[in-house]
Amino acid sequence: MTETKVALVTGAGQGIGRGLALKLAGDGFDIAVVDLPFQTDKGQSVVEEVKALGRNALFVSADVSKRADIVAAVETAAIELGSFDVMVNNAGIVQVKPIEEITEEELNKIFAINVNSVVFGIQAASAKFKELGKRGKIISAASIAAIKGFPILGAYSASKFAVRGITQAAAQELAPAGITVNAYAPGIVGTGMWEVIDQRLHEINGKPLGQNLKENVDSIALGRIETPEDVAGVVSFLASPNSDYVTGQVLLVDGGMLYN
Ligand SMILES: NC(=O)C1=CN([C@@H]2O[C@H](COP(=O)(O)OP(=O)(O)OC[C@H]3O[C@@H](n4cnc5c(N)ncnc54)[C@H](O)[C@@H]3O)[C@@H](O)[C@H]2O)C=CC1
Ligand SMILES: CC(=O)C(C)=O
Repeated sequence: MTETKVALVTGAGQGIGRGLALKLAGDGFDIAVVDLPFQTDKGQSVVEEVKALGRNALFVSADVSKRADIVAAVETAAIELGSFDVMVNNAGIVQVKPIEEITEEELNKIFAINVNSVVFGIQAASAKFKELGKRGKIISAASIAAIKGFPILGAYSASKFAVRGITQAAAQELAPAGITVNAYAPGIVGTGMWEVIDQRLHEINGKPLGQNLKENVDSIALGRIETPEDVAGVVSFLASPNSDYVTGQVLLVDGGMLYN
């Protein structure tokens, strides 16, 4: 009998998170699809897609900016799916605003969703791994904006730099328990998030809708927009035994935009 392996993916109702859920299901993981309550229908569709791949799945509604929600989601995944092996802190939001206009409320919101959630996710997952005696893997969403600050994405860039810092620190703290902590740094991915960015940039700089997206895509060495599947290839590696000797890293998967 093969051992059950369970991965939890936050923000898995759409976009990159959905792509990660399907890829990890293809890799043999049962999947906890986590997203906000208003995404329940989309989340249930992802659950059905995972089941069509022959894996078990369930939707768990949670707001990742709330610690109790994340702890409860991890608990539900472990109990209902029978194990807990990989935590993917993928959920995030973007804000597209000049730095001089960002409000205190907006700053608190983006840090609560993009940063606090990653700390809570690391806390909840490491506690569960230790309880189950697992050498688990924690994987979080960074961005090219975690490596270089982007204008008009100042608060977003700051939040993703924070994810990089937390990843490096947590990797060192959790290494003695055999838990690895890494992050993926996508570039320009064709999801709902870039629809928001393109719309807001259009409102700010007056370029026609689609133009800001096109200019960014034109700067990608590999010459095309990134897909959730492109990101999923890297996350699949980080979730697999092939990455057992990799920790504290932020892996760029951007088609050639930034170079380290
Ligand atoms: N789209 C892009 O070009 C890039 C995206 N990323 C990062 O990848 C991650 C996923 O992004 P996309 O799929 O593109 O975005 P998206 O906007 O298409 O999907 C984000 C998902 O997160 C969920 N979510 C938002 N707030 C939440 C909360 N408080 N609790 C639970 N779920 C919540 C949304 O409901 C949605 O399903 C984000 O962390 C983003 O910052 C990083 C680099 C590039
Ligand atoms: C959404 C995002 O991370 C960028 C840099 O476009």
